[in-house]
Amino acid sequence: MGAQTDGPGPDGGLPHGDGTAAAPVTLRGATAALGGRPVLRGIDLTVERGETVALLGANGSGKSTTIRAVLGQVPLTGGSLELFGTPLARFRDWRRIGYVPQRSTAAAGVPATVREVVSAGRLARRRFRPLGSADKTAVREALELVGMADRARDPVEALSGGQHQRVLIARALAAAPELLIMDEPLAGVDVASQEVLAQTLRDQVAQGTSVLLVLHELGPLAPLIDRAVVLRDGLVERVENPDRLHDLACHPHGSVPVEHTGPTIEQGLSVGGTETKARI
Ligand SMILES: Nc1ncnc2c1ncn2[C@@H]1O[C@H](COP(=O)(O)OP(=O)(O)OP(=O)(O)O)[C@@H](O)[C@H]1O
Repeated sequence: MGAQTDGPGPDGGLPHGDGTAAAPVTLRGATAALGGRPVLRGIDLTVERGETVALLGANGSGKSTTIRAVLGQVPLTGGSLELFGTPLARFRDWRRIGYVPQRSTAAAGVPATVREVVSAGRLARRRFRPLGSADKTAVREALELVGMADRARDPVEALSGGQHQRVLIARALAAAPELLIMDEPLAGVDVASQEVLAQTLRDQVAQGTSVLLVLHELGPLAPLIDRAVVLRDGLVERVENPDRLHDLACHPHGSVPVEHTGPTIEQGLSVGGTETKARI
């Protein structure tokens, strides 16, 4: 778990944290339906301050719907959601939250440059006033963090899928959020860039940022994860603790101690009890 800070944010701007211990996310008994079908059937999920929580599970288990519910994009039909201790209906401080959507939902042909897309991450902080020098610095630093500074003037349409993903991550980082929510941030990102992302996230967490992310593969993010919540068919199937994650991170090639006979974290991909992915 990263350090919890109440000091100034990384940009020297708003303090990270409000001095209280309110968890960034408290979802209790959440139910939701899409297309008339129940998709979330009673999800409990908490992200404490400074914590990094991974949501795992098979295709269609409800991971994206859960984070969209946390963002208020999918209405709950039951249960409750609090963000930073405030019920969703009264929560207004969305600039405290950064969101990296699934790549496929964000790659629509927007005629904007890389810098413009990343600058959009600062606009909510500015209440849509023109960006100041601190904003421009934050945008430049975010682009440098994801290794895209040299592409700042390029149209996003000219980027590869993985590069596009890195720009979306930079957009979220530029806002210096207290809670960073990412839906499959590693999708389409090459191994070297995954390492860069892991280091970037490590730095964010060390500054007190909380992280909730959907993953199919833990990859280089494994050592950062405090808790993995495995969903299955709209319910929490199990929660993996840090010791288990440590084993996986230390024995990535199958030498996990034999007493771990249950499904592996990566088998958040298991379907109907049938393992679809070998133990790594
Ligand atoms: N707009 C929609 N209308 C109807 N059903 C939907 C809609 N979006 C998602 N669903 C259904 O909700 C269920 C959960 O979908 P969700 O996208 O949350 O799964 P996921 O765990 O994120 O999957 P994946 O790993 O494939 O991204 C699936 O059965 C899906 O078909």
